[in-house]
Amino acid sequence: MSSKKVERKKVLLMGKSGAGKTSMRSIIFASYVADDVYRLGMTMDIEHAHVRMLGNLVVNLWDCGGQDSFMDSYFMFQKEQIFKGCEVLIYVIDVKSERPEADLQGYRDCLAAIADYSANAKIFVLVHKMDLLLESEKNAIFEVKKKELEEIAHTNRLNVDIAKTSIWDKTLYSAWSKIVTQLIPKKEKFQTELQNLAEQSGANEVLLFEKATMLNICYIKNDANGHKTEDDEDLIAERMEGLSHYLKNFKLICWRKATNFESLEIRTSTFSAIMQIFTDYTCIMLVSFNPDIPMWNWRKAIDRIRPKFQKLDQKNRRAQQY
Ligand SMILES: Nc1nc2c(ncn2[C@@H]2O[C@H](COP(=O)(O)OP(=O)(O)OP(=O)(O)O)[C@@H](O)[C@H]2O)c(=O)[nH]1
Repeated sequence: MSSKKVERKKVLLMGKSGAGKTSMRSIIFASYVADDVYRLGMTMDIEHAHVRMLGNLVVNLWDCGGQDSFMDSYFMFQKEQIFKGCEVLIYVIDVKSERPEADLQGYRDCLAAIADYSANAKIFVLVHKMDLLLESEKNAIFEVKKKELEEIAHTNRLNVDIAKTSIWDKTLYSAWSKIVTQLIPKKEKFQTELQNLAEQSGANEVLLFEKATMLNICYIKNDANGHKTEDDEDLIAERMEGLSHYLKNFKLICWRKATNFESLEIRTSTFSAIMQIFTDYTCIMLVSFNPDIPMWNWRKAIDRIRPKFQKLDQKNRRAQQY
């Protein structure tokens, strides 16, 4: 595929040394498990990772080593090169950092640079290593941190999306799912097609996952009468976190057993679910609270809609050539 057909999006991953940037990148994009990340070394300068998603989207992830000497150099000599043309900035803060003031200063510098060079970039702040806090203090400490981070953003006239994360639980998937969804072009079209599929197939839920990361990128829910419904956002996020986490682990187990994941069908006394590789870059899942729903019908419905998704992708690619 020629490079002009591809839409490249620059994503900056920044934060002080030891905040956990490379660990999370390795878990989300390189299929590491949390137990493996201790093997990772310090990031020297900037590491570039190119991740292809949904056929025509390539995420250029710049993992910027956070040692003081590198950070100084970014702001003194490489500011334009790093911050120009950036679609998303992710700033990672270690919630138990021994140098919280230095972390905040790094954050201030990043926001000022992004305001100068990519004012429209979407900004995510991950308050990371939440597992190091006691369960009873997590929410209170997070809220204080969040307020402080928002105030700094507002002084730069920027909005930030702040989430708490840890590599030791599922929160990482939820935060990254939001980040990746932000990058997908024309996602409303996916949404419309999947809503049609839900209505035609009688599924209560239709979910689309990016295949490499198993991050959820689209979620449709219909009630028993086939009407679109909306659940509490936190509840949905919690379920998606769980699903992404378990599906990714299941995929890893398949790899270790030298077999490829193709499809999965579950029928219990209260629900039915089917999960299939959908296109080259996605997996699809249908769920019904009717345990007797005929699976063959769903398989057919998925096969019918698949070419549309491939076409959508080709349309996107053609549009980008002109
Ligand atoms: N407890 C805990 N430790 C974490 C978490 N995420 C990362 N770590 C640990 O934090 C340390 C530093 O992680 P890295 O991912 O190398 O940090 P970095 O931000 O990439 O650091 P630089 O490469 O120097 O910029 C490692 O020992 C990780 O195992 C987390 O969620 N919880």
